[in-house]
Amino acid sequence: MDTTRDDDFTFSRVVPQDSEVVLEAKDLASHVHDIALNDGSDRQSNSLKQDPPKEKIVGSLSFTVTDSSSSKLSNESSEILKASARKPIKRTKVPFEKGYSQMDWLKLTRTHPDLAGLKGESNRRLISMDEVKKHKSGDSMWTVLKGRVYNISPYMNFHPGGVDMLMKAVGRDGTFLFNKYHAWVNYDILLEKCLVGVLDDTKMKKQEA
Ligand code: HEM
Repeated sequence: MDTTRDDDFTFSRVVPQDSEVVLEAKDLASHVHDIALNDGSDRQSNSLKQDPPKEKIVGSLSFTVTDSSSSKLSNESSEILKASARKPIKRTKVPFEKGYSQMDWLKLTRTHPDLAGLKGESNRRLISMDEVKKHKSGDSMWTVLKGRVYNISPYMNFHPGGVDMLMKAVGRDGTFLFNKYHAWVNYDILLEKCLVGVLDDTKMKKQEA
C-alpha cells in the first residue's frame, strides 16, 4: 500500500536546482563590469531613445553582470562561485501511517483544543528552561521554538520527518534544528493548540551579561 501523498499542497518549499548558482551580494560585486555613467549629454545622438520627459533627467547608471559561463570570470571568481553554491541538507521524508497525514493533524487540532495539556491554565505563563527540561516523556514532551514553549507529544506521529528527528528537540530549545531543516514551515499554526507558555529567558540573559 502506498502511504505517501503527492497531493498535499499545505506546505511548499523552494529547493535550489542543482544547476542553480547562488551568488552572495558581496560576491556579485566582483562580477560587475562595464559600468557606464551617463550624464545625459549624449541623449540627442541616440535616435532609438524617446524624447526626454518633461522632468529634468540628471543621468543614468548601467552595468553588466557576467554569469558563470562567461569567459571574463577570473579563476578566483570561479572559486567563489563554487564555494557559494549551497549544499542541500539531507532530509528524509518518513511515510506516514494511515490517519497521520498533515491534514489529519489539522483536523485533530480543530477537534482537540487542549493538545498542550493546559487543563485550564494560561498559555501565557512564563516557563523556565529548567522546567522545559523536565518534560521529556509520555504525553508531555516540551520544546522551545523562537521563545515559545510547545508540547510536541501529540504531534510526534504526524511529523513528516519522523519521530526520531522530532525527539531531538524534546526537553530543549529546538529552534536551531527546526530552522536547519525547514525554516519555512509554519509551526505557529501547526502547533497553535500545543502552546504551553512563553520561555522565561531572564536567567539566560543574566548569564550572558
Ligand atoms: C518542533 C516542531 C517541528 C514541526 C512543527 C515540524 C514540521 C515539519 C513539517 C510540516 C515537515 C514537512 C515539510 C515539507 O514537506 O517541506 C517536516 C519535515 C521534516 N522535518 Fe520537521 N518539524 C519540527 C521539528 C523538526 C526537528 C527538530 C527536526 C530535526 C531534528 C525536523 C526534521 C525534519 C525533516 C528531516 C523533515 C524532512 C521530511 C521532508 O523532506 O519533508 N523537524 N517537519
